[in-house]
Amino acid sequence: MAAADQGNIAFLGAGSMGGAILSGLLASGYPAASIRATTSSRASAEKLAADHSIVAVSGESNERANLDAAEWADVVVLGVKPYRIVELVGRIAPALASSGTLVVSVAAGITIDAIVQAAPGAAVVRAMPNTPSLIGRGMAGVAAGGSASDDDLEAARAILRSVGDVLTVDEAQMDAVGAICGSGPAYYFAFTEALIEAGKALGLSAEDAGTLAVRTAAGAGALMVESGTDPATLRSNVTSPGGTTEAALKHFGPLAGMIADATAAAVDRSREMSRP
Ligand SMILES: NC(=O)C1=CN([C@@H]2O[C@H](COP(=O)(O)OP(=O)(O)OC[C@H]3O[C@@H](n4cnc5c(N)ncnc54)[C@H](O)[C@@H]3O)[C@@H](O)[C@H]2O)C=CC1
Ligand SMILES: O=C(O)[C@@H]1CCC=N1
Repeated sequence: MAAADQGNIAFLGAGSMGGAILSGLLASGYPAASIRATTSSRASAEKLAADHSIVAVSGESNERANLDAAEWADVVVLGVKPYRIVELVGRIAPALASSGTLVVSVAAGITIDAIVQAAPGAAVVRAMPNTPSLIGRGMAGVAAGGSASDDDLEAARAILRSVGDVLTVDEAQMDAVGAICGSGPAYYFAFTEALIEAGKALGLSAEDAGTLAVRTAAGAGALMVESGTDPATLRSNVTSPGGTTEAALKHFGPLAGMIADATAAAVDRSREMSRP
């Protein structure tokens, strides 16, 4: 579903994450003429422009590219790496001051305060999306800063809703949201990689192991979403007493602790990144 018209949207940085939202937004029917992007190199900008029929400019070969895009935009999505955010926002600050332009940052660990310090008065929504946004199956958390209005929050939600689902949270919860949904796809991919390796070790061809593991992940994910049944019940439905699944799951003993440690490490890293 295309986001209701949010005006001109500029993606400053359109790599894995910014590019996924940009592509998902276009696929949902958002007009290409209302989307622009900047990337680091001229080659990546040219590729983006050719792939999507949008205006895309290199932010590194053209000093003014990010500022020009921000001046053109009603909504600026910050899609550069976290360590680049404050410098970038400082550069585009003249386009943000009292212009009503909404800033949506997807950067891990960068607080709304840090962005507002670099561009005083800017309306900022912090978001933590994930890469399945590329195919309209994203999941994102959003939090609004003091200078963002309810309409600003709704505009950011509408953009992200057109590429998936959205949950509004307090900013204090954004590190946890990142640990679950921002990084989350990587956990499922890592699990699937391990399942493929296990299938190969059991004598399946790499191709067959890949098909079986990937399609099983897709089916299990869709079943969790579409059945509305909780994961514990779905697991139990597969696990016949004394059967093969039970024999396998006995080896999952440390899984919950491992995931708790992993997500705590993601939160710690996010907090570390928020310290100037
Ligand atoms: N990759 C993911 O799954 C997720 C990433 N994020 C956040 O998204 C942000 C971007 O991460 P990725 O997409 O993974 O990185 P990436 O390296 O794929 O993308 C970064 C983009 O910034 C561009 N860029 C670099 N310097 C620039 C400049 N001076 N002007 C304009 N563009 C410039 C690059 O060309 C590239 O398009 C980070 O802040 C990260 O925390 C958030 C959620 C999930
Ligand atoms: O790994 C990262 O820092 C980014 C944020 C969440 C997913 N990727």
